[in-house]
Amino acid sequence: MSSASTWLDLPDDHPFGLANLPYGVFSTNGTAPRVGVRIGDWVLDAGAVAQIGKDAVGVGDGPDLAVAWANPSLNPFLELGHQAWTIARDWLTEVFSEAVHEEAVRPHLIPLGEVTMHLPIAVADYVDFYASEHHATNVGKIFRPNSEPLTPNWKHLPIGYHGRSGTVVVSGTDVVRPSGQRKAPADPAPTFGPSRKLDIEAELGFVVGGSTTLGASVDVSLAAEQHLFGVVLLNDWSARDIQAWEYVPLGPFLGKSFGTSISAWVTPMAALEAARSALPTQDPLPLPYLRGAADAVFGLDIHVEVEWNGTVVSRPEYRDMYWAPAQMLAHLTVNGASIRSGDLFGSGTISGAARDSRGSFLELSWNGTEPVTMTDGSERSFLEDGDTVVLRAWAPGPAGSRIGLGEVGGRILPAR
Ligand SMILES: O=C(O)/C=C/C(=O)CC(=O)CC(=O)O
Ligand SMILES: [Ca+2]
Ligand SMILES: [Mg+2]
Repeated sequence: MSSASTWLDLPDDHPFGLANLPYGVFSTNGTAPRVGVRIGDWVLDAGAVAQIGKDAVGVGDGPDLAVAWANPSLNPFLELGHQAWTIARDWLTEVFSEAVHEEAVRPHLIPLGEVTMHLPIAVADYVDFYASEHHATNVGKIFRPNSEPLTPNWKHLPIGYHGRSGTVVVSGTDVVRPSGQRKAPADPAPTFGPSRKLDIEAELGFVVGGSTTLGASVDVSLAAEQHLFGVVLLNDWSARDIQAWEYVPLGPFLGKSFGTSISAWVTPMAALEAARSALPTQDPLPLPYLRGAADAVFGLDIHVEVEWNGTVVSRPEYRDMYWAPAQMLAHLTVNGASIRSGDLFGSGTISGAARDSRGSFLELSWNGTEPVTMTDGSERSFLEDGDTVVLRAWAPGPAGSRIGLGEVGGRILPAR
């Protein structure tokens, strides 16, 4: 369904038009958080409309969306599975397209400015990958100057680690500067204190729906169609001084677990069909369990923008990523690890070849040796207390339209 017009007064080129319809969890002064769908600068109380409209607006015998959407997270809706997601999207498209529904639906549209947005999913397991060749190469050069930048496994498997799901927060949540052990190579011993190299990582987060049983794997050719529900913008805040000292040999730990921010709106994969892109050539060819046809193993043409205290300092391009989301999910389950609705995996930092497309300040400032110049002339390498970072993104939609991915923002508070 790609009917471009709606009875709502909405310009055709609105980034939150009929072709987008992202899901989130909202409340209005004191009411219970529940699922909402964004259209234009409105939020539809989706469950309320599904309830009154069970017959009138035609959701009839399908999945009980009214019940699923009455919850304070998207998880019950995710658990209904990919066929229900399609039914829901077709139904929402009809509700907003056909003038006959206007009278029933309009009372359940709330201006965006009047809602509080909440974390959209109860995050089950959180995994973070490392899928950008440019990022991995840059970090390798900075952290391991005497080794090959890409480790020997990098082009054979999407490297990842399990993160801390309980500290994933919604856009707008302040982040307290973490304290921990810091030791630069030249320091004789570690010291304890607030991180002096607090950083960001601009990533996409993939929201997983449906579940598998222990021992089963998700086939790479079915991963996107059956289990990738949608996409959030994700900022994997990273304390580089803590990380550089602690990560050998088990990987990131306290340098990243203090907080990860995601956007309030989850863009359905169905809204990103026009944004699918070919992957860069994978050479060497990955093992068979990571191979699939182009309609299953694809990249995404998503344009990201990193704004630091009001200055846009970088514009990473997601289509530059080496590994496909379907390959990441297939790899994450190839050992028989099960998945659950509400699982979240990060793509890894999105960095391109050019300096102004790097997705972390570690890379942009080359570990503090090449500071970034802000529009007011000041220089920055890492985050200072009170700094604000906002990631934004958009993707091409049908017929020249744009799909807005919303934003994820956060401000740094001083260490406790
Ligand atoms: O190469 C390393 O030792 C560490 C790299 C990271 O910090 C990156 C990480 O979190 C994965 C990513 O965002 O690409
Ligand atoms: Ca990361
Ligand atoms: Mg983090």
